[in-house]
Amino acid sequence: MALLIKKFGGTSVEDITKIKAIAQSIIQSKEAGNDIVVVVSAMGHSTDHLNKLAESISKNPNSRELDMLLSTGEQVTMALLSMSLNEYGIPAISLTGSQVGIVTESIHGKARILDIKTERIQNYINQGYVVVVAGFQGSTLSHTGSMEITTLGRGGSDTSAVALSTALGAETCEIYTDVPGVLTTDPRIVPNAKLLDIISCEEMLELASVGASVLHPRAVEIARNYGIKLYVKSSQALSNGTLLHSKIKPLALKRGGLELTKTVNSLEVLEKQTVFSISKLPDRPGIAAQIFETLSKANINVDLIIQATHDGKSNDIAFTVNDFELTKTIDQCKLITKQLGGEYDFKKNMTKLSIQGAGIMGRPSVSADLFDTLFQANINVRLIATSEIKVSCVIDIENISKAIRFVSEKFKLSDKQIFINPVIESEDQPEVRGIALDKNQVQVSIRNLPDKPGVAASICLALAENNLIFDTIVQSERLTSLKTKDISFTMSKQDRERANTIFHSLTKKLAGSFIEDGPAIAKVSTVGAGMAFKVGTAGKIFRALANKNINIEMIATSEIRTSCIVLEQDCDQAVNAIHSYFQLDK
Ligand SMILES: Nc1ncnc2c1ncn2[C@@H]1O[C@H](COP(=O)(O)OP(=O)(O)O)[C@@H](O)[C@H]1O
Ligand SMILES: N[C@@H](CC(=O)OP(=O)(O)O)C(=O)O
Repeated sequence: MALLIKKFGGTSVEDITKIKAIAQSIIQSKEAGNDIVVVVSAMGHSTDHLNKLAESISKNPNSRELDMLLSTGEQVTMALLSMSLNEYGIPAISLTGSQVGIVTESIHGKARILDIKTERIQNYINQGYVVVVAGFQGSTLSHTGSMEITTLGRGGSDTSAVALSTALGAETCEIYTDVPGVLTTDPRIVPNAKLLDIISCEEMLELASVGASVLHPRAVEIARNYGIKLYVKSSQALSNGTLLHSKIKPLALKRGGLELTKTVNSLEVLEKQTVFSISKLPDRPGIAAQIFETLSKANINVDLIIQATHDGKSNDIAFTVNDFELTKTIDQCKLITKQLGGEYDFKKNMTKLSIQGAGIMGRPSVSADLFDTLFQANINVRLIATSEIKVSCVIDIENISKAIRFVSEKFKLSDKQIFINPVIESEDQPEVRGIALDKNQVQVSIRNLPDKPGVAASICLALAENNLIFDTIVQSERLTSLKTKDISFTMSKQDRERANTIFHSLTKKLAGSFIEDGPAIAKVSTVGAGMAFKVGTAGKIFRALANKNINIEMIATSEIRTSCIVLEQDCDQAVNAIHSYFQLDK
């Protein structure tokens, strides 16, 4: 007999017929001798509907009241499913997040789970009940000591389910949804997207954090941290679905810290890097493809790639290679600038420093803290590239001991968590596992910034202090004649609306700088664990886009992900182009 945690998403409980069908499937599982806890989401799009009701009253509704409202959606489903099970003769009881004892941070709208009290739920399980829990919600004690309802953030029922699995000591958690499992991309964009039997938590975390809504990234993070076997399956058809796996050693569950494990898990240093920058490149489709294909043909393995647009619509591309590739890369850069125009420059003896950890996700203060720490150490940051779970920057090699000392102290990292020139085992993993699309982003540039330590830090700190989440920060290499630099980043559409006052005071402080909003864009992210080991993956991605005449506005990479910012009008075609170029449908 096993304890099974099953989560049914809004699409699987959108009407009574579906709720009854789910009740039947739960009965089969129960009759096979399993103990069952079910986590449910609100019916269909009812959370959107509740949000609209709130909006019709206030543009900026009180966050406590909004949580009171949104949490009702899940309560409707849990009661109906429990009634249905009882009607079929199976004892069932529904519980809200607070009745279960899901304790969260004291934040409305995106609270993290601190603890789950299991006594009540365990009691019901022992008595043979199917326990139906409202996902997406928990409770907290306010500063006056009274109980308040909180919600976990959109899509948060997955997180409720995996957190419950952890607290109850269940081995597996099953997420039931309207697709057969995790697919190579969103089937609404690419109808012949293919089911993945397995995917690593690391890859899924990257995909989920950049738009693959099939799983909540925080659910993946919890499954990885505590070694929960997480399945994504269809609620309509019998199938094995997708299994998420991870090689990391599971953590022990600490009271009060279920979701809040350390923000930064490791510091990685890659020495002997050369930063190449090719500036003043024409801003048209095919440029990035041509550059990285040329480098790939010369068998040069490129690590970080960064592209940002500039005034007058010219592009700069910067990338890092190992110092031993220097001569070879100079030859290729000569060739590239001869063919494409532009100017190249390089700086050897640089070091890439990265902090990594799923706890970085959704916490803009972490990158701000990194840049601020380097600023306190008087270290200038040359290149910056961020993803949701990693922040990398390139600094002069002479600063590295100081940087390691300051950064490890700041994030309380032990020697075991510091990796200098790690040897990555070459694994036989596909270079592209999946593609995600995020349409909820805008692109913002701050131009004409003074090139001195602390500028990136002050921008990130100002945004973080106001809880504005930014990602894909790209600091270009180009120095203008005025010795200024640009920083570009993407942020959610909602956060952009809230950011005006902060931008205004920032540009006032950084004399001469100004904000430039980009055109309507979307972020297309290609993810694959094999990408880190194969030469030329980025070139192929850029070629796939160039073949369809799609221009790339910005590029930012991490080891296993390449994100391209493209015009919103091109985004579906971009996903299709990359999907078929890498034959993901085969
Ligand atoms: N890589 C992917 N694999 C599967 N589905 C995806 C992927 N990326 C995006 N999706 C979308 O996620 C949807 C499921 O998530 P969601 O609508 O939140 O379901 P639920 O209501 O079950 O939580 C699918 O219908 C699909 O359109
Ligand atoms: N109902 C909430 C929580 C949730 O997780 O929903 P779903 O499982 O349908 O993505 C939302 O819509 O955000």
